[in-house]
Amino acid sequence: MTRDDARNKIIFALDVPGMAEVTKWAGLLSNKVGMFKIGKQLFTACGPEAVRAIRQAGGEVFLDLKYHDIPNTVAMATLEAARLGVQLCNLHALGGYEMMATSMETLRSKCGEQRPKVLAVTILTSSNQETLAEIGIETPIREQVVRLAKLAQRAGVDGVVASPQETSLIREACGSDFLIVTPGVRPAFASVDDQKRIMTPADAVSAGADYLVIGRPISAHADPVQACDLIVDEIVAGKAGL
Ligand SMILES: O=c1ccn([C@@H]2O[C@H](COP(=O)(O)O)[C@@H](O)[C@H]2O)c(=O)[nH]1
Repeated sequence: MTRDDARNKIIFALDVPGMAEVTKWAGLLSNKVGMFKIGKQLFTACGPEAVRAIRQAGGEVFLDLKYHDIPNTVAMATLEAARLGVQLCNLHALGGYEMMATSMETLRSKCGEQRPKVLAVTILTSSNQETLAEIGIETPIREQVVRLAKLAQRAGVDGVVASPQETSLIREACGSDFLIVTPGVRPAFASVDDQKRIMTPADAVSAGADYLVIGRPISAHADPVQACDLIVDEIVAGKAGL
């Protein structure tokens, strides 16, 4: 894999509180990552302005708002995400088939080919088997993730957000055209934080991930540009990271 291919796989989680930070990180990392992820913190603070700033700087955007509501509400929210011109957006697979299928039908009928790819969040990477037990899910986590991935695929969704630990199982179940985006990525130099189902960048790519979402391992590093370069080095070197 070339360095450009590896770089394009990195989605930087822009988990920041304001527009000053957006400008700072976009300037610093535009040539170091393939896409910027705008999630709940930044979107709640700044709204569509944050998306427009990245788009105007020539960056691609994954709008990570993880919609989970009644089918009509999620379909209309997804349509607004498409109107913002983002490349990726997402909803929770736990919202069920009707919610996902209604969103996809709405996007296809209103936007045609000019629509973002939609991802279904399976089980959050900060969850483990105990977390699921707390909410009454006793199914083994890998089985539950594959079940949700297959449901999302049947509903016409383009791919999933899942832990790299489940990537190879999802690939096997859903095929090579189904997008797999993995947070829960931790290079050896980074702390685990609140993530529970993690893998290194090289292992995540070897397992078949299309994109890696990486936030704090880059943003909390003393030299974020060097952190990106180290991650790219590791992906290019392959599974052993050597
Ligand atoms: O299952 C999920 C879904 C989304 N996320 C998001 O990814 C980033 C990860 O950031 P790190 O700093 O690399 O932990 C963050 O924005 C989450 O909201 C996830 O972690 N897990």
